[in-house]
Amino acid sequence: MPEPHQECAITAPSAHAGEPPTGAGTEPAAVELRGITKRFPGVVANHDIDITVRRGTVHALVGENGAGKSTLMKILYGMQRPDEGTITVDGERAELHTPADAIARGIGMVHQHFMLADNLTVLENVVLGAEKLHGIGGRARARIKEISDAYGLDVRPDALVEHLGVADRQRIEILKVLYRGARILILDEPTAVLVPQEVDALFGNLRELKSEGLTVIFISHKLDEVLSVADAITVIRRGTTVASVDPHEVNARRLAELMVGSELPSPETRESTVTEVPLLTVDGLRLCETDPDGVERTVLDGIGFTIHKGEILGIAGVEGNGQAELVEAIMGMRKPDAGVVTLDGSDITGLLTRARREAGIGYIPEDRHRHALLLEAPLWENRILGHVTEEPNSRRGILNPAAARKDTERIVAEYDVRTPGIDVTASSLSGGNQQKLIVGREMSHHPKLLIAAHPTRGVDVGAQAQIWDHIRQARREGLAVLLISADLDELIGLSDTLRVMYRGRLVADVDPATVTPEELGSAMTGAASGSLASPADAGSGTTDSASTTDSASTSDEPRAAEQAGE
Ligand SMILES: Nc1ncnc2c1ncn2[C@@H]1O[C@H](COP(=O)(O)OP(=O)(O)OP(=O)(O)O)[C@@H](O)[C@H]1O
Repeated sequence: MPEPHQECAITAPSAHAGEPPTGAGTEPAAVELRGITKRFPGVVANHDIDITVRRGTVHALVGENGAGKSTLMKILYGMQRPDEGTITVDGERAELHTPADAIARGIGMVHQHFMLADNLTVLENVVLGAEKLHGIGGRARARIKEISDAYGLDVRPDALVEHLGVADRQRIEILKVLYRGARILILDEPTAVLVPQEVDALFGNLRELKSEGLTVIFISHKLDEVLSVADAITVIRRGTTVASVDPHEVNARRLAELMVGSELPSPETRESTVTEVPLLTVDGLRLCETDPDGVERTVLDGIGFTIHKGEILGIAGVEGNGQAELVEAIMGMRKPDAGVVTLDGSDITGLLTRARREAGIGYIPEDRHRHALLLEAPLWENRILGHVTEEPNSRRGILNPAAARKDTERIVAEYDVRTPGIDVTASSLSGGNQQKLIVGREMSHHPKLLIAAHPTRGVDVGAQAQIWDHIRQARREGLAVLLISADLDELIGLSDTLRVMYRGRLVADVDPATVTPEELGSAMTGAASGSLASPADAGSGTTDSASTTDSASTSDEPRAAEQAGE
């Protein structure tokens, strides 16, 4: 990582933020955004934004949750119209009313949530909706091969998407936009779901793209990664460009400070609060599912562990290896075929989800839109969601909206949820602010056990540190936590005990005090390292556990189950 520098090459906010350096030639910029302003009711999402993105570069956009990054990219991709400002693409004014306009101007976007049909092949997915370009047969296949080879994407046209892991799916999405002729690619938090080795491979692809003269604009909260791959960084704070930064001249801490506009607290040192009192015990959990082809597969195979009061148990794994099903089985959302779940001495295996919550489980789900929010309801109603019978939301069985509203105001302040008020809908919050609201709600009920699936996904570094502090503080008071995360720094930094899940089984114990993200990443892809121990009490799964795998696999990567990529 670059060393901190006294005199950083940071330009103040100005009409020239992000301009090419003098002498860079007269070639038009790939994208010029000038004076972009976008207002929503009660919020100015973008205010007089100026950015110049040079052709053939990787340009990162960073900023706190709600800073306005996604809004800006939606404007560039024609999904939203700016109230003011101009867009110039390759030196020509562009009016981008729809994504089709953007695609016609050579702009493509890869969204965080992949949009691939699982039951189709790669080729079918790529040509879908673009049949006119090269047909659906040999010409299309040849073109896919050509693009794949040119940028090192390693895409196999006949593979069935449901058999592919997250990183493969992402490369298909990239190929899809290249197939449609994109020369400017927008990537929204592309590394959020990747393990370190996959991130390196993606960055290799991005370097290939830029060496061929393509331009990449990407949003990320992972500042170390931004520094390692970007040629230019624009920092957005509260809707406006505050700095244009040369990545060689700053470190991650300085970048974070530019984002938040003040100095960050130092990270806390490791402390142990683990007691000997078991809080959650999972024993011999087994879950089988029949897939659409009628084939039965074992999704959870003899899972067993104990989490004590004051302990955070982290589970690492590439998405799609059974973590989501494990969480849902513990929450009572899926019925296991075998196994017992005990909470604080009581068998809760047969309880409904609501009863489990009432017994003291807080739940931060993986998919916040499906399982944690009513997007079209106001924030204060979302504060009640899942806790309708509890104080302060209701008293002696009667709903108390005034108290719920007041407590929502408290959560908004305490968790720094950036919103014009508690009456706006959850859908109008930025992704990171939605997440802060959910974490605040779940922590407010002082659970005994917190099931936290990707608790800081999409959250900026400042808010992430705050959420970690809240969790650590509650752990000190005896909270037990089951932590599932794709963020390996988070897993290593927060967990007292760390296990690796692979193809439905717990396959290794890892010491969070010594393991590196690279070692953990290897263990997650099934390449067990010598320094990793076998799990002590991971149940009695057999070696040929019926996983989702396709034995014809040539890749090291596990075949992800259907929820990979969410
Ligand atoms: N459709 C909308 N209606 C109302 N307000 C919106 C809408 N979309 C975004 N906003 C508001 O605009 C601001 C910027 O949101 P945006 O999603 O662009 O932020 P972001 O920088 O991408 O955040 P994050 O890192 O959390 O994804 C936020 O205050 C958000 O609440």
